[in-house]
Amino acid sequence: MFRVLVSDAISEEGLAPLRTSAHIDIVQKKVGEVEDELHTFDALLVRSATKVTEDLLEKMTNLKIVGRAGVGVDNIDIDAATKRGIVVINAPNGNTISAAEHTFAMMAALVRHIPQAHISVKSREWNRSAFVGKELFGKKLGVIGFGRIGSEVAKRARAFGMTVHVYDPFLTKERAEKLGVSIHSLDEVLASADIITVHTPLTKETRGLLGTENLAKTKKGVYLINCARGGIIDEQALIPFLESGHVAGVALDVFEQEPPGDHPLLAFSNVIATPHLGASTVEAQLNVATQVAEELLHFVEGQPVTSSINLPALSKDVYEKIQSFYHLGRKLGLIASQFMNIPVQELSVTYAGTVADLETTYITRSLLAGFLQPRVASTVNEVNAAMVAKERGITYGEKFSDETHGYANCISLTVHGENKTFTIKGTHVPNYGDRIVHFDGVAIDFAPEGHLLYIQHQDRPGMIGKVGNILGAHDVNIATMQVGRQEAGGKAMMILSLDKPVDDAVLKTLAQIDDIETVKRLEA
Ligand SMILES: NC(=O)C1=CN([C@@H]2O[C@H](COP(=O)(O)OP(=O)(O)OC[C@H]3O[C@@H](n4cnc5c(N)ncnc54)[C@H](O)[C@@H]3O)[C@@H](O)[C@H]2O)C=CC1
Ligand SMILES: O=C(O)CCC(=O)C(=O)O
Repeated sequence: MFRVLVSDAISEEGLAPLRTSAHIDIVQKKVGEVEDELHTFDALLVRSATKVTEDLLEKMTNLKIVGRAGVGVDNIDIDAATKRGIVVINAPNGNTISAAEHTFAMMAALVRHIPQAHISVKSREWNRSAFVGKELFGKKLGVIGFGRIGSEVAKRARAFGMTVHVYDPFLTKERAEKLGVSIHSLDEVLASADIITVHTPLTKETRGLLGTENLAKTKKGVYLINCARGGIIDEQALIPFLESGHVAGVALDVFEQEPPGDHPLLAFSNVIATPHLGASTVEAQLNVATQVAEELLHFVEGQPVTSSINLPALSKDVYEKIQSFYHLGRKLGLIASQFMNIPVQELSVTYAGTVADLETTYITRSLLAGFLQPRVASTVNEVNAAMVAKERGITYGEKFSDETHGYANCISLTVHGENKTFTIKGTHVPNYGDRIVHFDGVAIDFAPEGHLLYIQHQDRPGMIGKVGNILGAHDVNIATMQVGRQEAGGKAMMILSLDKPVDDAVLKTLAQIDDIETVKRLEA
């Protein structure tokens, strides 16, 4: 059973695809309510309330995937998840429209004092002169962060007759032109905008982006909106700008700490706020829950996930094409690691033939994971392979070549150790399987499956018989045996596939045969 902990309020209807599977058990409880069972869950689904910290991941020892029913993943320790090989997925566009509409509603409410006027009328007042506002028409809107939400806000602003100035270091001129906005430096946006709205993720770079220094560059009388993440506008830095009247008003949907409690900003009558409602619509909640549930189902079924934060995105089509090579890569890495059971510094992977035209990053990650797995106690997979390699000082690189050795495709792995280099090459034959076609300088042909025995010896008559006799005497059945040699009478090797692994005593006996130089057990 694949156990899923849903620890935040996620749309029931959106979770429906998960309930169709007989293999999935859904538990809807807060983390604190299932402390004793945390180690039993395979998946965790959250919104923004649950903080997926390193400490929590430490307790969830069986966790394979974290799903965020929303965009921002700043409540998830991505590095800690990646280190543990845990896939993190989100629902990147399910709440875009809702967040953009909320931003626009906040903008209109801010410049027309709607919340303050509402409270006044509810208090049985009728004070029309206290709430004279400003038009949006003809004003300059500064948008910082022009991704999905920023661009939807801009479309609405243009429909209201506003001019849109954008700062986003990753925005292309073509896209800006298409959406009728102009690209500017941050300083230009700060200096020109009547209203500034932020739509970046919260990162090391964007935390405090609007702090004392940048707030001082804004126009006197500017309005500010943060419907992205608390902390992009520095809350403490805002206070003197509100006190002096430099900032005319602020709309906040998000806070550095949520809930903000008795926050000094809330005492200002020109600060309006909502409790992180950007995505709180029926439509957005259904969209994000459905997206994340469908992705989770793909994961459970071994299909590719397309919205992973810590894995390269793969379409189903691409995944199907690379699947066979992905397995071959893992086997090449696994066998090479056992053969080169010494410290290594570098792995070099070369792709040739049809495989060279595919998305090789994924295959390389799989190969790397196969290589690292016998060397580390924890799980290594394509999520954390690069990180684990870095921690262990192992570098890796990809190359492409035309040298297919006569096969339609060929993956070659060269492992560089201190005084030794080892190369293994494999190919995938459709409807037949994976074959290792080159092993440590010798052309050979064997399937990388099960319990393998590698024997390196001098090419002499009678070697096969001697090995067969010893294995037979120890009740070890040989399933297949492949032999190869560099030249007649020179370096030769046997690769045997056995029905059960041989023990150390048998290895020792084999190693004592004259002309046998090396005997190694390899598991694939
Ligand atoms: N209030 C709410 O309920 C919701 C808040 N959000 C938040 O809205 C924000 C934006 O979401 P999306 O538009 O979906 O993300 P997105 O990833 O589509 O767009 C983010 C944009 O920010 C830009 N960016 C990154 N670093 C930047 C920097 N230093 N300066 C300027 N631009 C930078 C990126 O190039 C990108 O275009 C996120 O923080 C997300 O968590 C999203 C949904 C609901
Ligand atoms: O789950 C929510 O309501 C918050 C949505 C949000 O902030 C996001 O998707 O980044």
